[in-house]
Amino acid sequence: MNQSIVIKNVNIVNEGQIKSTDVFIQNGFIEKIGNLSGEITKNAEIIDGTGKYLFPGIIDGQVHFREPGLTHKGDLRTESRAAVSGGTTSFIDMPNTVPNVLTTEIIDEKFRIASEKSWANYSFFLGVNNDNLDKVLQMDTSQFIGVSDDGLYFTKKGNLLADSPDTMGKLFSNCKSIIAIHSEMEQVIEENEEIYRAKYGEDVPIACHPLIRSGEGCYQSTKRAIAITEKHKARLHILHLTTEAETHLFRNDIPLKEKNITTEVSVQNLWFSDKDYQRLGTLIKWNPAIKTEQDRVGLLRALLDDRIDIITTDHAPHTLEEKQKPYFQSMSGAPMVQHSLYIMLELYRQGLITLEKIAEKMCHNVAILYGIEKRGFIREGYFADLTLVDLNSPWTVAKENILYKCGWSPLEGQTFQSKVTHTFVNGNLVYKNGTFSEFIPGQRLEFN
Ligand SMILES: O=C1C[C@@H](C(=O)O)NC(=O)N1
Repeated sequence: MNQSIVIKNVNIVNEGQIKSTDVFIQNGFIEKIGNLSGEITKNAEIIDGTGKYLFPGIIDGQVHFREPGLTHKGDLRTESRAAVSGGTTSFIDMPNTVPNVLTTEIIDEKFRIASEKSWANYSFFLGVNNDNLDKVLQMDTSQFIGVSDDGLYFTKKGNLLADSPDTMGKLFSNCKSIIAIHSEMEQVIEENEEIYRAKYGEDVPIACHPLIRSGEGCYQSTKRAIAITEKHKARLHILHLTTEAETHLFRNDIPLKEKNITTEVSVQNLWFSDKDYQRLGTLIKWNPAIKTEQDRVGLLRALLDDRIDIITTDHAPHTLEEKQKPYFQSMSGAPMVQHSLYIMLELYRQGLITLEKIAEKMCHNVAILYGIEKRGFIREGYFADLTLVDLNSPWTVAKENILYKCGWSPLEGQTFQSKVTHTFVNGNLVYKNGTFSEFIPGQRLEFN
């Protein structure tokens, strides 16, 4: 359904600058940027961007959209629809679906389902664990965005990738693609669980979560992963950092393109801290756990000084019933993909980050880090994945406007000052002021 569209007099937030200009979209791509008039705009739909801000579409580097196998929590259609309403136009999905994504057949099946159901552009991590490691090492992994162990907790003690130096050594010395790790030491967690179970039984107070899944467990794991990476000259990406201490293990004195060790923070770790456990209970139970206020501030600082490279969500929907159980039974993770840009824009309003930095960490750097072709920037010849934002349009998160299949958010009751008014995916205006277009599937992300 590609239209010709001109967004007039808009402030484009791109590559470290904010510039007022016009943007011409045609045949799925950004055709021209500049002051446009006459012939070029004659047959185009005009959108007045006066006073608004145009970002490259957000690329979320870490989501769990739950399909196949866990579709009572979310699916590729519902969660990608929620994503585009919040300005996210591309996503990378993790391998802990059912079945786990441990073979090329399953990853191909996910691509097939996404091509029929996803509103946004997509790619998938191949899962890696002890069971498929030898096979993965024989595959041409250049066809995948990367390999990851995130959420693959089904094997027993010591078998988690990030907890098994032998497995890691084997993988890191052979794998050519990016290896994205969930970095917590299972052994530390299990020891802490025993201590707290002995004290409280099954119903451990949620405030103990960051003491069980402790900062020390994260730090030790990340430190070890970095040492193994350096030994084998591999390509490591540490997923969702949660502690200030870990941020000091990363460098900011080399350009992102040249880094072989990168990392990210998920928005909830810039927003919530341990002071929120009392109010929100297990709703904000995540793995790794949300830590202290000092960690939250330290993560933001590391984001601003480029030790942290990108912002993701780790969007991980579960039903309310699955969440509201005693500590050991309650699921970890919460939905976030619809609200990630709003959180960052609120931090901008609090004077904690610039709009340019938001575009860098949520768009440009994700494209650079994963080598995503022609997305993540507002440039002529690039895909027209664009998000138009009104910075002065307050609204409140409530059940009626939550689009996740699970139907809840830990942000309910939160008022945000900014609103996404238009989202373009591949040049199609798919979302406008609360209304969606007819369904137009997103595209498979290509890599360079
Ligand atoms: O790594 C993960 C996995 C995720 C999930 O629910 O899939 N939930 C989490 O809290 N962390």
